[in-house]
Amino acid sequence: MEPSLPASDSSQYSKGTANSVPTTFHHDRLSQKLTWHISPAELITISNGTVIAVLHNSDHDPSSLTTPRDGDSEEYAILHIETKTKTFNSTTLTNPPTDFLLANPPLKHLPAHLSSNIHIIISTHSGTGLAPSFSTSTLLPILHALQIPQTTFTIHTTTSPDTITFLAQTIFLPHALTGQSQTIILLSGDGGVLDLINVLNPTVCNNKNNGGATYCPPTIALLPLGSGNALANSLLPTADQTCGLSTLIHGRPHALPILKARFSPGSRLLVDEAKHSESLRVLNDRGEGTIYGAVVFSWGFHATLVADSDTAAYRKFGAERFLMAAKEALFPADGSEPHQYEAKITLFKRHKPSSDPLRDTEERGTITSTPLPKTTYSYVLTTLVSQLEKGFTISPASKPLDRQLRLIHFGPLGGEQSMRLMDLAYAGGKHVGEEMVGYEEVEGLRIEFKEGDGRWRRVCVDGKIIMVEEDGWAEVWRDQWSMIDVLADPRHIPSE
Ligand SMILES: Nc1ncnc2c1ncn2[C@@H]1O[C@H](COP(=O)(O)OP(=O)(O)OP(=O)(O)O)[C@@H](O)[C@H]1O
Repeated sequence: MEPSLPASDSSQYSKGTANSVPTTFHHDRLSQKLTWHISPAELITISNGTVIAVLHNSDHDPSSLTTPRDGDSEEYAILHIETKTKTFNSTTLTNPPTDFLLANPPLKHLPAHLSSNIHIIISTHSGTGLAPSFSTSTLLPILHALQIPQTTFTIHTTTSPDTITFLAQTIFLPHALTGQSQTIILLSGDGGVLDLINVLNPTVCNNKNNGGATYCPPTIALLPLGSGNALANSLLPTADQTCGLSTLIHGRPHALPILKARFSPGSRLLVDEAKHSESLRVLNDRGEGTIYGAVVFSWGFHATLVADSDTAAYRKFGAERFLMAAKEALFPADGSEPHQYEAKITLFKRHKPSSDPLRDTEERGTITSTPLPKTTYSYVLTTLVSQLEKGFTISPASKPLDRQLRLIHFGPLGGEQSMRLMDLAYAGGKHVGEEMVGYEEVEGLRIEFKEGDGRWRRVCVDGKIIMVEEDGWAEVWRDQWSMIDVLADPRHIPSE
């Protein structure tokens, strides 16, 4: 007698085989799970969130998926992540429930972005250092299962903090400027994206002398192997358990919104655990530096905790490092109150005409500047994304790729109160409903620092830390240009 499988209105059953062994499948639409027994005591489960792709062994009319045929012997290879071991697995099924196939439509053909000119970047120091093993044990076997020839892709492994910048300067930018399409599979955190967009930036890419007219934006696929992975966690479907691999295959390219941060002359990029500093790469003739980002520009408590936790000792804790450094900043070891950050802050907002016969566009309207009344703060952060790490919803109104810069600010507050707000951010972004938290859409922001100690003049752009000179300033603006496309699951983008 077969072991019993659960039954409900959302259940669907079919008889077939799993890895050639006859069995009965059960798919539940509510829990989004496919299950079957391999022995009376052992149940196999494939959650839809772990499915990377479904391949079938012959041409199949998709309309027939709604009318299962008894004894259908079509074979399907289910490429998925094994929940327990978190490793790649391929399971061959015949006649799985049609609901399962509707939720995971078999791949008809390889997407254009996986057909040629693929670059895989393995960032060895990102997160807890899992990118190399993930590439070997998961990514490459999947490309093999998809029958992507090895001649189609090149693997680059980082050997220094400058490897991605170098690749962008020597390969990706020249290819983009000469109109060649290319796909970059990025096994890193947010820092890898930042390195790319600072080479493939609007100033360089829009310049007609550089071939801007023929520019072809590279497509990046995010495999979140950093610590925070803010961009990927804000972009990938919440249920995704494939580390971005499902989106690598099923995603479509979308323009990646970016922000542009400018700094007063003398501002320095802190490197090598802040033991050294470098001049900013893009300087104008007044000596002002520019850095582009895709995630966040912050000053105060957030910048401090990112800066203080960017050490090898902290990095081994993965995303946990942010919470550890947050506690240290909010509850200083000497028992003092957390620092109150002093500055004059001006907001830039766009006022759109209420009715516009020419159809409003996001670039219309006038920009006004408004100084914030306060001079001391705990937290000042602008962002283009909803999550700074998985589950930490800093900007709940942000939708994937909505191109809107939002400001979150509060303080000055004591450690307990700030921690309570952080807890609310972990509880789905409830902090923005608190009276003491400012939350609004902005076009840009200017900070004029009133701090003597450089430690309190550190600004974070997507994890990079810039120290501003005494009496200096920093600005951030939403940038209207996008020079890179990012793969996003069409089901997860509001406009689709
Ligand atoms: N081989 C290497 N040697 C030295 N530095 C490296 C090497 N490979 C990568 N790096 C640096 O490690 C950092 C990794 O940053 P990345 O943002 O990818 O990961 P993360 O900081 O852990 O994640 P997140 O930014 O999402 O929190 C980058 O500054 C990168 O330049």
